[in-house]
Amino acid sequence: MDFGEIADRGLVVLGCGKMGGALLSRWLDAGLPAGSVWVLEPTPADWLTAVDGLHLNDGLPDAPAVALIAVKPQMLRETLPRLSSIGTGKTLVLSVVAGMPLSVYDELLGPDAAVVRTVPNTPAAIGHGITSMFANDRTDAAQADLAERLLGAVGEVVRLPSEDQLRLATSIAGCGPAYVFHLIETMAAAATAQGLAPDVALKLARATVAGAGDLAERTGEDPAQLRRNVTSPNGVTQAALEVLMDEQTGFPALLDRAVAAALRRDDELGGA
Ligand SMILES: NC(=O)C1=CN([C@@H]2O[C@H](COP(=O)(O)OP(=O)(O)OC[C@H]3O[C@@H](n4cnc5c(N)ncnc54)[C@H](OP(=O)(O)O)[C@@H]3O)[C@@H](O)[C@H]2O)C=CC1
Ligand SMILES: O=C(O)[C@@H]1CCC=N1
Repeated sequence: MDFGEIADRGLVVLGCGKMGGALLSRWLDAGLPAGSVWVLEPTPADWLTAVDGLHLNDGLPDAPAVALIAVKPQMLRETLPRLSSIGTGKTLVLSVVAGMPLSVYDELLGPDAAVVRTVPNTPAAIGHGITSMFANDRTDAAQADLAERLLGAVGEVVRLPSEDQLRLATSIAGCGPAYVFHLIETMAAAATAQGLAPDVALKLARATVAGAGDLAERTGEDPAQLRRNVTSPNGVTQAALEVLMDEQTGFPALLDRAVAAALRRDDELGGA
C-alpha cells in the first residue's frame, strides 16, 4: 500500500503487544518505512527490537499522520494524555482498545481529536483478519479512507453505522478467534479421551476447523447448508448434532450466554 503521508509525518504506536504488534508487523512487511515509526512499549518483543531504524521508546514526532492506540483498556487513561500532540485533528487516532467509548478520547485528547475506533482480531497477523471500524465526527473522509486502507492491509474491513455496534463486533469477531481455538482444543480433547493419540487428535481437529472455515469463506454458501451437506439422514453427524444443537444445552444456548458475558464485560471496561 502507499504509505506516503505516514512515511513523511510518522506513525506512533502506543502499546505494541499482541494486537499492536500484529498490525505493525504487517504494515512494515507491506512497505511502511521503519524510520517513520515511533513505538512506545515497556516490554518490546524480540522482533520489534530487531527492526532496523525504528524509533523505540525514543521521543515522538510533532504531528504524526497516525497514532495507533493498542494498550489495554485499563491503561488508556494513564497513557493517552502523554500523547498530547495527537488531539489536534491533524493526526488520525486509530484505536483498537476494546470497550472505551469515543467520549473518553474527547475527555483525554480534547474536542478536536479525529478518532477511529476499531475492533480487529488476531488473524490480522497473517493478513486474514476482519476489522470493524467507526469514526468520530471530526474524522474527515481522507482520514477515514486512510484508516480503512491501513486495516485493509491486514484483512477485511467493515464500516459500522453506529458506535454501539462495535461492542457486538467485539463479542463475535474480536473475541471470536479465542472461541474457535477453544473449539479446536475441545475437539482434540474429546478425541483423545476416546482413545486417539493426542498429536493425531490435535492434527485432525486443527485441520478440520481450518478446512471448514476456508470452505465456508471460499464458497460463501449458507453455513446451514454446508452443515446439511455433512449430515447424512440418520447417520453419525446427525447423532452428534442432536447433542450440539439441543436448545437447552447445546451450542446456541452456550454461545448466547458467552456473547452476553462478553457484552457485559465490554460495558464494564468502558467505565474503567
Ligand atoms: N488480543 C486481541 O485479540 C484483541 C485485542 N484488542 C485490544 O487491543 C488492545 C491490546 O491488547 P493485546 O495486544 O491483546 O494486549 P497486550 O498486553 O499484548 O498489549 C498491550 C501492550 O501495551 C503495553 N503497555 C503497558 N503499559 C504501557 C505504557 N505505559 N505505554 C505503552 N505501552 C504500554 C504492554 O506492555 P506490558 O506487557 O509490559 O504491560 C503490552 O505490551 C486492548 O485494548 C484490547 O482490548 C482488540 C481486539 C482483539
Ligand atoms: O479480550 C479482550 O478484552 C480483547 C478484546 C477482544 C479480544 N481481546
